[in-house]
This record gives sequence, structure tokens and C-alpha cells, in this order.
Amino acid sequence: MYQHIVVLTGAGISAESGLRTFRDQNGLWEDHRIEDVATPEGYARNPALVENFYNERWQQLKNPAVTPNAAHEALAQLEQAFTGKLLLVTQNVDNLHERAGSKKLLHMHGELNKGRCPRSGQTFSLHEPFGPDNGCTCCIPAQRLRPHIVWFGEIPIGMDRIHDALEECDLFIAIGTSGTVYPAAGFVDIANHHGAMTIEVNLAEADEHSMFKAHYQGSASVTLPALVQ
Ligand SMILES: CC(C)NC(=O)[C@H](Cc1c[nH]c2ccccc12)NC(=O)[C@H](CCCC/N=C(/NCCC(=O)O)S[C@H]1O[C@H](COP(=O)(O)OP(=O)(O)OC[C@H]2O[C@@H](n3cnc4c(N)ncnc43)[C@H](O)[C@@H]2O)[C@@H](O)[C@H]1O)NC(=O)OCc1ccccc1
Repeated sequence: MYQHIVVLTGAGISAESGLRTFRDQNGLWEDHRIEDVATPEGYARNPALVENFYNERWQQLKNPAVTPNAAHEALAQLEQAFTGKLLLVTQNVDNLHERAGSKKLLHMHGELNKGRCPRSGQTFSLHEPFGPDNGCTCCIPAQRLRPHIVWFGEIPIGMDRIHDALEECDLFIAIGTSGTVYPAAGFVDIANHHGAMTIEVNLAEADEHSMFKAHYQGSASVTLPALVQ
């Protein structure tokens, strides 16, 4: 059977845990302009606006009602049970995968509960909201921590490791992602190009131009446990 699996997840896998997606109805981009809150230029223009955007999402993630769902758990169980190579690449900045027990995990777009020193690049766990008084401990004077998030126009994290895995994998599964943002949206092409089986799991029906060899329509928390058991 399969020897090397790469899984890619998007906001859809966390929707049933109560976290908003970006582009669905009532998505984050409905009441926030990408240019203002998810670009380095927007941050330079108005850091407080961007900090509010991430502080709100950080507070929501700390809400005890927000917990990993059956889809997160199914991936953690797959990692435990699978004897081959596996890499879980997430575009999500929430920590629901690691809270479900996933370890072979790469946050290609950063993490909500981390801040980064704009001068040294060092990251710090977030213990208080972003703001003018929340500075690094690696510089004198302390630098205002910026969200450890990959914004539009910035290079995603771990691209070499991801490319190596995509070129070797024999199974690529994409879960709860709209496939609208690159380079993540191009991973299926790389996997196909190397002869891998490519599967999409999404609430929406398959797009007619889909590059995936198989499509499972349904909610991640129902479809994924059935698929990976
Ligand atoms: C808009 C788009 C066209 N623009 C880009 O792609 C840009 C520019 C670009 C680069 N290459 C290109 C090529 C062509 C055109 C444009 C470009 N890309 C970049 O700027 C990237 C950086 C992009 C990262 C931006 N940051 C994010 N997130 C962090 C922020 C934050 O979280 O605040 S992107 C953000 O949107 C992306 C898409 O979101 P999804 O997760 O897919 O969520 P969405 O709401 O869209 O969809 C939800 C899906 O789930 C489904 N669903 C819902 N509920 C469920 C459910 N219950 N069960 C199952 N499925 C469900 C829905 O049906 C839907 O399909 C994700 O990546 C997400 O992280 N950087 C870069 O390219 O650097 C250079 C480079 C690259 C490689 C190597 C060297 C240099």
C-alpha cells in the first residue's frame, strides 16, 4: 500500500471546531481587507489594526469551547498507526492539530500563538496580546513583537521540506482548502507530476477543473475518519 503520505489542511478542517474560514459565508475576508490585515504593507501602515485582527483570533482560540474535532483526531491517529513516512502541512495558524496529537506537523503560514522579533526573527510564545508594550527579550531596546504569520507577499515556512516530501510521496490528501492561494494551491500539481494518488476532501463539490484524481464531498469530521480508518 502507500509508503509516503503528504496531507495538506486548510481552514475548512477547523470550521467544525468553531473557527471561521476565510472565503466561506461569514468568512474572515468578508469583514477584513486582506491588504489591511494580512500584508507587511498593511502592518507598516497600521500595526494596531493588524494586531487587533490577530488578538481577536488568539482570544477565540483560547475559548475552551474551541477544541480539535474528529477530523483533527483522525489525522493524529493516522500518524500513530501509519508505518510509512507522513508529513502534515497546514495552512492554518490555529493549534488544533497539535492539540489533537499530531507531531509530524508543519505550519507553512505561521502560528497564531507566537510572536516574532522583527529584527532577529526569533519567535516567542504569546502570553499577552500584541501591542506597543509587548516586546521581544532578545534586543535592547525591546522590539515590538509582530504576529508569527506568513502574510501575502511573504515566503511560506518550510518550502524545501514540503517540496522534498511532495516529490517523494505516493499519496497526497488535501482537506478543507479552497485552493486559491499559492504556493499551497500548486502542491497537487507537483504530487500528480510525480505519479502520486491525489485526493480532495471538501464540503463543496469538486471543481470541474480539479486536478485531484479523487474527490470526497462532505464535512471533514465525518468524511476523514471513514477515509483513513
Ligand atoms: C490570492 C492569491 C491569488 N494570492 C497568492 O496566492 C499570493 C501571491 C501569489 C504567489 N504565487 C502566485 C501565483 C499565482 C497568483 C498569485 C500568486 N501568495 C502569496 O503571497 C504567498 C503567501 C500566501 C500566504 C498568505 N497567508 C495566509 N494565511 C495566513 C494569514 C492568516 O491566517 O491570517 S493565506 C490563507 O488563505 C488560504 C486559503 O484559505 P483556506 O485555508 O483554503 O480557506 P478558505 O476559506 O479559502 O476555504 C475553506 C475551504 O474549506 C471548505 N470547507 C468549509 N467547511 C468545511 C468542512 N466542515 N469540512 C470540509 N471542508 C470545509 C470550503 O468549501 C472551502 O473550500 C490559506 O492558505 C490560508 O492560510 N507567498 C508567496 O507566494 O511568496 C513567494 C514565494 C512562494 C514560494 C516560494 C518562494 C517565494
